[in-house]
Amino acid sequence: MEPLQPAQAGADLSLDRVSLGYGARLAVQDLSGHFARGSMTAVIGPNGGGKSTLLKGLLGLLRPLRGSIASRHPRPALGYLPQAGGVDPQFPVSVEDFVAVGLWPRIGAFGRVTPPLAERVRAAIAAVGLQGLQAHYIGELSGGQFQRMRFARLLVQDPPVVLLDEPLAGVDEATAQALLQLLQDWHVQGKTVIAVLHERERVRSHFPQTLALAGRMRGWGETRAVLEALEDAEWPR
Ligand SMILES: Nc1ncnc2c1ncn2[C@@H]1O[C@H](COP(=O)(O)OP(=O)(O)OP(=O)(O)O)[C@@H](O)[C@H]1O
Repeated sequence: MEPLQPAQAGADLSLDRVSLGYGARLAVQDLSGHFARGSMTAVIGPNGGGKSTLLKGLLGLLRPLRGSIASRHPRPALGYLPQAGGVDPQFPVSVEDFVAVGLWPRIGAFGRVTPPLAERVRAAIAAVGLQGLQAHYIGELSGGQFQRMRFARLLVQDPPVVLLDEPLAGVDEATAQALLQLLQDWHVQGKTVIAVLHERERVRSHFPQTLALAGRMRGWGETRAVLEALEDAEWPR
């Protein structure tokens, strides 16, 4: 990724006529715009619309086929919550050790977890409502608890920009509310939050900005205006 140009001051991530895809197959075409520092944006659109692909492009995991993406922060500094399913819940690791991986960008995989860092891990586990479960194996958690634990790892990492791919998919309502509150807290702290979401009401109530993507950009700006302009066919309820 390229460093941001002075003209893009105020942006954390900036796209200039970006196309992303796999081989010859384009998933995102000709996307330009920027995510302002401290903005909170929902990325919405139909299945296969290119939302996950866009996140991978922003993270530098996928190189643009055309155009360029600039980031204010080096890639390891970006926080990323991929779609759930990548982690084998039977892997014999404790909640505490799973969450402590969020320290790696700071101390490396083999760095010493000092008492203040251990306290940071404990505090993150408590902040997502999993206090008392730190010594449990991750396989003992319910689906909602598992997603809370993944958020705790991000809390420990404390990145300036957080990209989340369907963070509320499949979780119970109490967990969804708790996780939305954490997103809101990050926003209030001035972090840049970018989340792929499907639920229209949640986008409306929690995300000031929306990027609608169906292969091409269908809208990007204030949530109310973007949602009003969308055809229902592109926005499954
Ligand atoms: N690894 C891959 N190799 C080839 N094609 C892919 C790959 N990942 C995604 N695609 C294709 O790229 C297009 C966009 O997929 P993407 O997962 O980005 O969409 P999405 O909007 O996140 O969809 P969903 O809401 O279903 O998660 C789809 O046509 C998909 O089949």
